[in-house]
Amino acid sequence: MSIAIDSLHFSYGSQPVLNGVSLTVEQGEFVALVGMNGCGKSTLLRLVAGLLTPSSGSITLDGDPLRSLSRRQVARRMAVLHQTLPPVPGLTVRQLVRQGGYAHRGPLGMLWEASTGETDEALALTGVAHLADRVLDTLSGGERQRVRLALAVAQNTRVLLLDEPAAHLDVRHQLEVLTLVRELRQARDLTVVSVLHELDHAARFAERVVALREGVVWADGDPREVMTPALLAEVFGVAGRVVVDELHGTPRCLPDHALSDHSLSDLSMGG
Ligand SMILES: Nc1ncnc2c1ncn2[C@@H]1O[C@H](COP(=O)(O)OP(=O)(O)OP(=O)(O)O)[C@@H](O)[C@H]1O
Repeated sequence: MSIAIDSLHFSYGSQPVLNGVSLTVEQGEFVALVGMNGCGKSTLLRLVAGLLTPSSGSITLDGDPLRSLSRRQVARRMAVLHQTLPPVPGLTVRQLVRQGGYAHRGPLGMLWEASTGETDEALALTGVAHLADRVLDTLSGGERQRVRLALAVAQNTRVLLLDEPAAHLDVRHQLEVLTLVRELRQARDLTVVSVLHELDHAARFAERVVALREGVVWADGDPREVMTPALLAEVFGVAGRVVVDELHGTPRCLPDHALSDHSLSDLSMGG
């Protein structure tokens, strides 16, 4: 499923966040969204998921305007990796993953429910089958993160929108989760758009990196072309080097120091 975003503007009250984002994600792509804290990555994902309404601009899914689709229709096409799990006392992992739509929307607004097979497959794929009968609020941060992914996988959609899938995970589990996302994408021919803070993960796991700055797409392309010292300076405000990881053939960023406010304003004036 392809996603086309055209001239998207969005503000929270009087605070503009997105100032004309245009981006097309083709069926089957794995796109990493990167940028400084607060630049609007999560907001963009929430707009694409239909959880926020743009001030102007358009989003289409396979050519269908997002605003013409019901929440239920959107939920059949796109799964979102939620930042939090529902605070339902006593809810077990299996209950959550099976009744994810129920848990997130309440009984009258149920968007989807996984079958037993989908639930078991999602629990197994994300490595949380052994936690199936545990109550959510007894899980560690890393376990909860994997359960969040299981919830998205169980929705069985063609698009996965992930907001920091590797957050709270130790280095081994970071690699496992990102490898899993990459494998799922291949096995199910998924389109994946993921916020990734770790640039080395973006370079290694995504085939395309989209960097946001000042509410627009500042850079967009193959990580081997986009990941440069100029990107580190302009998008992240750091001086650094970019080397090639010989084993994977992907760039690795070596940030050296934060740029001064003076250097940053020079970069801003220079575009
Ligand atoms: N519900 C909200 N109400 C008001 N302002 C918000 C809200 N959510 C986010 N913002 C603000 O909008 C801006 C963009 O936030 P967003 O969460 O999209 O950024 P982000 O790039 O995902 O950040 P991070 O890397 O820190 O997760 C920030 O300045 C944030 O404070």
